[in-house]
Amino acid sequence: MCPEGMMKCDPEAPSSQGSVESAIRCRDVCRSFGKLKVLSSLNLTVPQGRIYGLLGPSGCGKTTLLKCIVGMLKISRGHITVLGKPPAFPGHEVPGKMVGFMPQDLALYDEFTISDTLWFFGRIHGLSSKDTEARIDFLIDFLNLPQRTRLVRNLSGGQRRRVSLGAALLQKPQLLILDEPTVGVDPVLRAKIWQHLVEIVKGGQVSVIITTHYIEEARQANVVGLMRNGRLLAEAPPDTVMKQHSTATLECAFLQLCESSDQTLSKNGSTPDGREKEGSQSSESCRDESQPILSLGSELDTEEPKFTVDWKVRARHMIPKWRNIAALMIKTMVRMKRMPGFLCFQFLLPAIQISLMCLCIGGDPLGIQVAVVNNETSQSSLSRSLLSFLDNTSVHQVALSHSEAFAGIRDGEYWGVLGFGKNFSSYLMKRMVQTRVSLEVAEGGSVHVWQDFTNRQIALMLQNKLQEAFQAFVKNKLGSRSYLVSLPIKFEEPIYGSNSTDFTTFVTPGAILSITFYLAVGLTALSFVLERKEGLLDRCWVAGVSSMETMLAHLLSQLFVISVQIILLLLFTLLVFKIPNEGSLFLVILLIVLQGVTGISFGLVISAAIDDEQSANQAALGIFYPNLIVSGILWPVECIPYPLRYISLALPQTYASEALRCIMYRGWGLSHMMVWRGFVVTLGWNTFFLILATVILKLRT
Ligand SMILES: Nc1ncnc2c1ncn2[C@@H]1O[C@H](COP(=O)(O)OP(=O)(O)OP(=O)(O)O)[C@@H](O)[C@H]1O
Repeated sequence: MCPEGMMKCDPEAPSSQGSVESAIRCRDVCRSFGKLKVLSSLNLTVPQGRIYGLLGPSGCGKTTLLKCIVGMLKISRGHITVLGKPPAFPGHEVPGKMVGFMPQDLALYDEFTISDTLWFFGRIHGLSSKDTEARIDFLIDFLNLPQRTRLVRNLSGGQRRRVSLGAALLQKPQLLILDEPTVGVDPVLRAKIWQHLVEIVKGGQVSVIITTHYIEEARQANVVGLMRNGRLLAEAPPDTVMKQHSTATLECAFLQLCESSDQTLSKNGSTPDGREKEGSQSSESCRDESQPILSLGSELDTEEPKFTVDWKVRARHMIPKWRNIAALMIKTMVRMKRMPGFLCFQFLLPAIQISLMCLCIGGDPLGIQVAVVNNETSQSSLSRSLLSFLDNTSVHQVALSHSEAFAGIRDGEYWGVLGFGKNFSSYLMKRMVQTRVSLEVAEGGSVHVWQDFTNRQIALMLQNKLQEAFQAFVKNKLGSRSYLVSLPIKFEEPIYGSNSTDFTTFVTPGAILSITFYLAVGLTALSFVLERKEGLLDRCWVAGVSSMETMLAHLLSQLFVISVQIILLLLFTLLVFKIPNEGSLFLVILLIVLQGVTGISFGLVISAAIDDEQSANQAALGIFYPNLIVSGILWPVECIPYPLRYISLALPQTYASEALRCIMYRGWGLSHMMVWRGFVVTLGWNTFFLILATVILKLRT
């Protein structure tokens, strides 16, 4: 029978497993982290409608056991049933609505108000607006919470703890799991929390398991389990434990139990701290020690119950729930709303980055100092005329003597020296009108240039400016006959692009993709790593949100951010900096969005594999520069030597940048291999990253 006002009972729950009287049954449970065995053949029974105080010193494995009970961690041996079925069993609402979980770290969103927090969990549990409002009113009164509009970050430690408890109680769960709710709490509040718990279980419909290492406070529990080194030393009502050991306090009884346990362990040859390394104990001895010295009943039915599941239920269980995705997306939007400055920064950052790139990279250097040694004195000389065609904004001419000019270039004051012989004008005229001239005339009629080539860009710019000046000079002097002194190579109008195409034009498509990709990587990795560190991901998971739903919700919210970023990015690129786009704007946007999604997927891989934000940042930064350099974004991929070129071509942005250049500058569509290849590679990486993130998450459970 379902208790009134509680969750609906699952009609598919097996009736023969004897779980009616026990809310939780753990039998022969083992769990290790690497070689450290944290839970050793542990047996525990939480009776229905009772408070179970799980006691034990720090590090004895209480949190690990609770995580196993809610299905957050898999057990390596034994079996657990929670409210009739194993945790995370398809179709079972543990994790989910049946269980209220208050983790040890408070796991609350700082930017939320009390009301936002409770609404968030209400949405996840599928409560109607009316029910949620009613529960919020009740909990604010019941837990003596401050005004519902107060931000969590402005609450005191005790108030936060009560909000966290409220979030666990919100949906009237059948099972309440509280991990050290009283740690760091003043005695008055501690007494209040216990008083609340006693009230909650009064009807016999709600069961509570609460961990604490303040042993004495658990005298208010109906049953206590005394845990040490991953084992349960005793499980009985507090009075029975004390009576059995003839002690006045639970603490003394616990000490006696520890001593007896140590004696048993030393007989069996275990390590002094009582923990065993994985595989160091035979299953026989493991089973012996698993029997608590004092237990609720003599019959510990260790036989594993069998559960079957209909494929339809399994399929329904696998399909992401829109309700959870919507709740998570609303959560992200509320958080964004509470951080408008950060949101604007997020939106504008790509546009700022691309603007800086267009302003600072690829343009002509300005005001380059060049020394001019002119041995012609006449004002009407051709040397002066030629110099007048030199672009004054880029090249600043300084007239000097031969010795001063060379001393200056050696001292780094000038980037070049232009030398004109004293007969430059007459020799140049001869060169231009006569077909056969002597070497002396050719030399004397040339501008001699000495350059500082330590800065290639400036040196090439100077050469380019001199050639442009000479062409303008010749055109001015010879008019239609200027072709006589031109090179016998004629550059016609380019098929694609224009003669004035600069380096900025080459870099921009790759830079757009790289900026979008890395911002998505950074934001995703940081948000997930921080949420996991603060216990928020775990808390949502216990509330019934699957990893897949978390990922999808993040993807959809991030897509909104990426869309705004891309609109601003393209507005600046195309309209302000006039980077040409000859192709389909739709394809341009699609490719950038897909690269953003690939960035999100890569961010998920980082956050799945790495636990702290510093290492996640280092991983993202460590990959940023090599990828930027090797992807052919800054310099043509054709310059990369083999076999590094193969690596370059396999990276997510190499073919994608090429595809974007082809769309924007050649106007190509998906029928061209160089375009569709960019899309295929992007989608391939996307899929690979998503699979990798899922596998890592699964392996780490
Ligand atoms: N993810 C993990 N990886 C490796 N070791 C872990 C991990 N989680 C817990 N442990 C180890 O397992 C042991 C039990 O930890 P657990 O958090 O369950 O203890 P606890 O009894 O809840 O302690 P406390 O009362 O201080 O919270 C500790 O030695 C801890 O270092």
